[in-house]
Amino acid sequence: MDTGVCSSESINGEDVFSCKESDVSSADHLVVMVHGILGSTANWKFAAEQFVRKLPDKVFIHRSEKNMEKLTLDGVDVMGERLTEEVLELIKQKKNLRKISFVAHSVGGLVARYAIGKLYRPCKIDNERDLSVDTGEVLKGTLGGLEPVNFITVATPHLGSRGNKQVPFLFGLTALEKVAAGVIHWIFKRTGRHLFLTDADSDGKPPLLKRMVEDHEGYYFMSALRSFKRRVAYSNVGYDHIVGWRTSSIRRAVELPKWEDSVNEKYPHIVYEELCKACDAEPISVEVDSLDNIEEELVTGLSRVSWEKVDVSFHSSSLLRFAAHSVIQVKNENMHSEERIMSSDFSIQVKMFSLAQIVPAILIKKQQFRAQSRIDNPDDVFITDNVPHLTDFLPDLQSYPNPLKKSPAYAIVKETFVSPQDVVAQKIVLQKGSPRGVHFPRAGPREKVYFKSEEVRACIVTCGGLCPGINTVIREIVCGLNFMYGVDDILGIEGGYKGFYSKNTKKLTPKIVDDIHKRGGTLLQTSRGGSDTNKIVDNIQDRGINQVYIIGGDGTQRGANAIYKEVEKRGLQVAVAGIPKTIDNDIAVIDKSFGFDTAVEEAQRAINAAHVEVESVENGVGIVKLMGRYSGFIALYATLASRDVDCCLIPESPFYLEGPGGLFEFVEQRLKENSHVVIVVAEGAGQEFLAQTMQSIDEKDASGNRLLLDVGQWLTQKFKDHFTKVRKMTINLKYIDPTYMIRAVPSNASDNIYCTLLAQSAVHGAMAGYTGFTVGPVNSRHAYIPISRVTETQNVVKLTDRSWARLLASTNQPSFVEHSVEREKVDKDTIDAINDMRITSI
Ligand SMILES: Nc1ncnc2c1ncn2[C@@H]1O[C@H](COP(=O)(O)OP(=O)(O)O)[C@@H](O)[C@H]1O
Ligand SMILES: O=P(O)(O)OC[C@H]1O[C@](O)(COP(=O)(O)O)[C@@H](O)[C@@H]1O
Ligand SMILES: [Mg+2]
Repeated sequence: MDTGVCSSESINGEDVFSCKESDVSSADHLVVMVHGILGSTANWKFAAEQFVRKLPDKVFIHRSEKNMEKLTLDGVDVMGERLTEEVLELIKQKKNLRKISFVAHSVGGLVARYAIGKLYRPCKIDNERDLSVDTGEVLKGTLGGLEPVNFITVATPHLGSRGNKQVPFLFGLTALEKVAAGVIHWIFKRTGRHLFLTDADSDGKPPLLKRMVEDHEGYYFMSALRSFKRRVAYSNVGYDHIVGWRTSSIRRAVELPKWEDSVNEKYPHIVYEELCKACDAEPISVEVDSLDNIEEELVTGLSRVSWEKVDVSFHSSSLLRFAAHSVIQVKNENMHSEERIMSSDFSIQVKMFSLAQIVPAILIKKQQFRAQSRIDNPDDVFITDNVPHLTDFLPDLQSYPNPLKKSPAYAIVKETFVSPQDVVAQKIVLQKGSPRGVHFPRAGPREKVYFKSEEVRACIVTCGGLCPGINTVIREIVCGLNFMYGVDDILGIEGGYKGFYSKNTKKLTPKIVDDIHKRGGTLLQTSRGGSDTNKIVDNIQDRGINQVYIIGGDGTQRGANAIYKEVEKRGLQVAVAGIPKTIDNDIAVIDKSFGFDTAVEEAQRAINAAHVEVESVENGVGIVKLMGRYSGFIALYATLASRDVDCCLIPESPFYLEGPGGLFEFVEQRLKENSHVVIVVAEGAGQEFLAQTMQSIDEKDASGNRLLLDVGQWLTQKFKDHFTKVRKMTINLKYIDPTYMIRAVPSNASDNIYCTLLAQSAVHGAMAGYTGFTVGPVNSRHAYIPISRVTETQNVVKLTDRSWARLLASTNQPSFVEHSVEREKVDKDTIDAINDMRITSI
C-alpha cells in the first residue's frame, strides 16, 4: 500500500540520512535526539547506537544533555533556549556538519520545535537573482547554517495535554481533566502549564503552544518546521496513557482513527500510515469553548506543513504494553534484552521500534511479529501467542511435505493436518465485549515438516521427581517418532539433565519401550540439579542431536527454556520440546499435568485405609499426608473424591490448632459426633507454622527446592500432646504417609491416554519445526504453548475460587479465615510466600 510515508532513507531519490558524496571518515549529518519529561541522555542511548551501527561515518548523533531530569520542568521555552545553545555549540565545534535532523520523544518534540524556531536562519535572497521569475524552487532557510532534513517526533503532545482525552489516563472525564489542568503545575511546574495550555499571559499573550504555530520576530517556528525535507509524527494508538493519539498525531476531534491490523510488511506494528499534505485552510469555526478553539488553531497551524503520520500499536497480552509511551521510544538496552525482561513479548515490542522506518537497520523479523498478532480492534483484543519456530532464527530452513500424509493411520482422517490458523482459547468464560485474551496454536500434525525423517536424531530426558505416566510418555515419543514419521535414531539421556554430559546414551526403539508403560518410575532414571545449559547444548551439538524431548516439572521447563535459548543463540537446527510433568499439578496454563489423575486415585486408597482404621476403633484420628509442595491440588481433589475426609489442609490455606475455630476444637467436635476423624494434609501445609515450633532446617535439594519439614509427624505429635495431656482423652491415632507409593505407580487408563496425546503432540510439534514449546491441554484442547508462559507463574489452589469453596462445603471444615477480604489477602500472601520459596534460577 502506498501511503506516501517514506520507508527508506531516500526521498525523491535523494539520500536523506547518509550523504553519498561525503567523506566517509567524517560524519556531516547531525542528528539531535531529545528526551521527554524527567528524562535523560540515557533514554535515547539504544536508538542512537542503532543509527551509528547502520550509518557509521554518516551521522553524528547528539543526545541532548542540557535539559535533563528536573530541568525538564522549567518550561518548553526555557528548555528550547538551552537546546538552541547546545546545538549551536556543536555546530561551532564540528566544522564539517552540513545537515541536521531532530528525533524527539514526548515533550522533547515541543522543545525541539521551539529550538528550531530559534535556530532558523531565513534564506538570504540573492540580490542578483531575478525574483520576478518563478523558478518553482522553494527557498528554504537553514538551521544554524545546516540543511534541515528530518524532523521526527515520537508520542509528542503537539496539541498539548489539556482536556479532550489528550491524557488518556484521565479517562476523558471532564471533571478530572479540569482538576488536572488546575494542579498540574504542582508536579510539572512551568512545563505542566505549557502542556495544559494554562500559561496565557495576563497581558493577553496566548499560551506558548499557540504561539509556536506562527512565526514571530526572531522565532521562526513554522518556517523552521517547513524547512525540513520531511516531518514525521509517530503516535501510539492505544495504551499510551500519558500522550493520547490525537495530540501526538495532530488530529482533530472529529477525525476518526483508520487503523488496520498491520499495514507495513516490514514493520507490522504500524497500523496506519498517511502522508498528510500541507493544507493552508483557515481554522474551521468552533463554537464550543475556547479550549477547542485553541486546539483547532493548533491543528490548523501545524497542518500548514506536510506530515507523515505513523500510527503504532503494541498489541500484546503483556502488561508492558501499558508502558507504550516509553516502549515506543525504546529507552535503553535493557528493554531490548530478552534475558532481562519478564515476558518475551516485551522484546518483540521493542524490536518494533518505530524509528526503524528511518533506520532500516532495526529490522524486525516477520516471524517475531507472529508471536503477537491482533485481529480485532484494540478494545476487543484477540491475541495469538504463537510458539517459537526454527525459522525465526533459521529463515532459510527447508521444509518438506509431512510424511504422515502417506501414513496408513492417517489415511482416512478427514483433515489430516491442523491448520496454523487453529487456536485454542485460554479464556473460555467471557463477558460480551470483554477482551478475548490469549490463544495458543492448536497442537497436531502440520502440513509441512522441517526435518527429513532419516536425518532426525532425537533424544529424551526425564528430570525432577517421579510421577505416574513418565514411562508412557517415553514410550509414545519413541513409537510416535518411529511409526508416524519413520524416525529410528532415538537416544535416551539417562539420569536427568546431568546425564547429557556425564553418562552414555541409551538407544531407544519401539521394541525396547514396548511395555514400559506398565511400570512406574522412569526407564531413563531422573535427577535433580546438574542443569548446566552450556554443557548440555555442547553435548547436543557434539552428538548431532536435532530434536530434544524434555519431560519434567516447572524446574525442568525452566531448564528447557534456557536450552532452547542457547540453541537459538548458536543458530542450531535443534527443536526443543517440553512435556510438563508433575504430580503436584502446579504447572501454569495447562488444565492438569499427567499422573495427577492417577495420584488422586491412588490417594483414595490411603484415605480409605485411614478411614477403615479409625472407624474400627474408639476416638480414631487418621492423618494422611499427600504430596504437594506449594500447591494442595492432590489433597483437594482426593478429599473431594473420597467423602471420607473431615478436614483437608493445604499450603495455600493457613490454619491454626488452638482456640475457637481451630483444628483441635473441630476434631474434638467430630470425635464427639462420629467417634472418628480423617485429616488429609498436603506436605507443604503449615510450613511457616511448623518453622516456629520446630528446628527449621534451611536446606535445599539439588535443584534448589527448599526441603520441607514433615507436617504429618508434627501434626501427629501435636494431636497426641493435646488430647492426652491437655484434654485427658484417649485417642487412637494412625498416621499414614503414602507419598512415594503414590508417585511410584504406573499411570491409570485415563492418564495413559493423556500421555499418548502429549507425546504425539510433542512429536508433531518438533517435526513441524516448533521449538521452545511445551504441550498440554488448555480447556481440554491440546495446544502448543511457549515454555516461557508455563514457567512465569505456578498454579496454586486459589482460596477465592469456587473449588476451595466446594471443598469447604463438602467437608464442612473450618475455613480458618473469617472474612472474604482476609481470604483475598491470604491468597496474595500465599502466592508471595510461594514466590519466595521457589527458586527462580540455579
Ligand atoms: N531455573 C532453572 N534453570 C535451569 N534449570 C533448572 C532450573 N530450575 C530447575 N532446573 C533443573 O531442572 C531439573 C528438575 O528440576 P526440579 O525442580 O528438581 O524438578 P521439576 O522439574 O519436577 O520441578 C533439575 O535438573 C534442575 O537442576
Ligand atoms: O523427595 P523428592 O524426590 O525430592 O520429591 C519430593 C517432591 O517431589 C514432588 O513430588 C514434586 O516434584 P517435582 O517438582 O519434581 O514435580 C513434590 O510433591 C515433593 O515435594
Ligand atoms: Mg517442581
